[in-house]
Amino acid sequence: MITLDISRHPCFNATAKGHCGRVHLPVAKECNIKCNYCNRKYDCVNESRPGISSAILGPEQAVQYLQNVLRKLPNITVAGIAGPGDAFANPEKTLETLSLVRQHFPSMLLCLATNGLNVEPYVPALAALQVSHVTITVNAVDPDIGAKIYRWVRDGKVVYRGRKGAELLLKRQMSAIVALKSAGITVKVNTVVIPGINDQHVCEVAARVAELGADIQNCMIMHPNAGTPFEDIPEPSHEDMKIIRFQAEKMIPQMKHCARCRADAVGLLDQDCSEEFRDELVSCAGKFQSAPSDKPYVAVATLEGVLVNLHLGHAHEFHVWGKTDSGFQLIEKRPAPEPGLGAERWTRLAEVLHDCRAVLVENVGDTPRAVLSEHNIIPVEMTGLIEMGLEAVYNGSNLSAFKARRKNKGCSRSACGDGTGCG
Ligand SMILES: C[S@@+](CC[C@H](N)C(=O)[O-])C[C@H]1O[C@@H](n2cnc3c(N)ncnc32)[C@H](O)[C@@H]1O
Ligand code: SF4
Ligand code: SF4
Repeated sequence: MITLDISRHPCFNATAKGHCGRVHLPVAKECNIKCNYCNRKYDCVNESRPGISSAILGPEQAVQYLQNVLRKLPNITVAGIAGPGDAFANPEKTLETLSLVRQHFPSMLLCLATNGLNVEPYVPALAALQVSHVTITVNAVDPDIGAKIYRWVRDGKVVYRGRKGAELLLKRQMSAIVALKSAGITVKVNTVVIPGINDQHVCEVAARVAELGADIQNCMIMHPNAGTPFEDIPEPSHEDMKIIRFQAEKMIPQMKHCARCRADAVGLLDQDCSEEFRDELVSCAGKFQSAPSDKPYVAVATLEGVLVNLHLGHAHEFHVWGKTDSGFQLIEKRPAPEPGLGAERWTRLAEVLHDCRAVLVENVGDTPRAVLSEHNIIPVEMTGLIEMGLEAVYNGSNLSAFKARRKNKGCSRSACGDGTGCG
């Protein structure tokens, strides 16, 4: 175990922010709670706000990405996981990523951000991996205020709403801070300031988390996200934030240089390079991890059997291809589930394609993408020859070139809305 220099964290040490950079590894896709200000659905390449990422990485892909980033930016001192969902909605993936990064980059500082609902059971594992910095988002220490911020809180298979959900979250957050501090981990508390909801309550949060030993608080300006219950609440003014931070500082030191980073942010805090690394990120995400042996095939949405040229929801059947010693071979054609079943249609499609590792499509909506990915069937958006797509999937080559169409959609939301109604 080597001794880490924890002063090289630009978020926790303002004097390091000019020369120490951070990279976010977007491996945490899902979330176990729903905050009324959060929208992780749409990635606009020109937008910088928390909760968005141009791609999701698996643990091995994250290491490869980090390797490539470090080659160009050797001043990166921190690898963090900041979503786009929550690191402990899928703790196995988070821990595997942290563990691989620790193995490959022993002196790298490890950092993560979480809502705190499910982190406590993993504190010993985090300490063993020398995770030095953890951020917990605490927006309220009064469950009645919390109930206005959290639409639901899911603990295992049980979903809590209203005050009950807020109470559970608060209880877990408070005990997580204590556990993290007992394990010697530096704890930052993010508090998203929401005018009319918790802006008069921030000092109470500051006092309570300071009492529990948290090291620093980051009062964040809420970004009003379109499509969320808080979309019409304006951002707090800089003057209001100054007053809030001045008051809260009497209880706990304040971080004042937060950049409200994307979940795939890279570089120095005030010189973000995520745009420059977007292709790298998408390319790493497109490289398949060791393909599971129970998924030997690749499905294709095609009109005539030569080109990938159908939207997922428009395909009445899927051509299922395999790789044999003599090259790629069409195995069979399988009918697609009928439209009109809502999200259930995509679960049925995942059953139809259960032995496929990927599906080549011209376009895919967000909901089917999420459902198929959950079943380890990767939707690959592309146009062109089926053979090219098969080559890329089976040989693990770069899929990012095929994704140009999706990327070029820019800020416009999918023509299929949230994706549920496609086809
Ligand atoms: C995207 S989250 C990921 C980590 C984790 N799920 C959490 O909430 O702490 C990272 C940070 O962004 C904050 N955040 C998300 N949406 C925001 C918004 N619309 N405005 C300001 N902060 C936001 C979260 O509260 C959290 O502190
Ligand atoms: S921005 Fe947040 S998650 Fe990323 S390195 Fe800084 S404190 Fe860690
Ligand atoms: S916990 Fe984090 S990722 Fe989940 S909804 Fe809230 S802000 Fe979004």
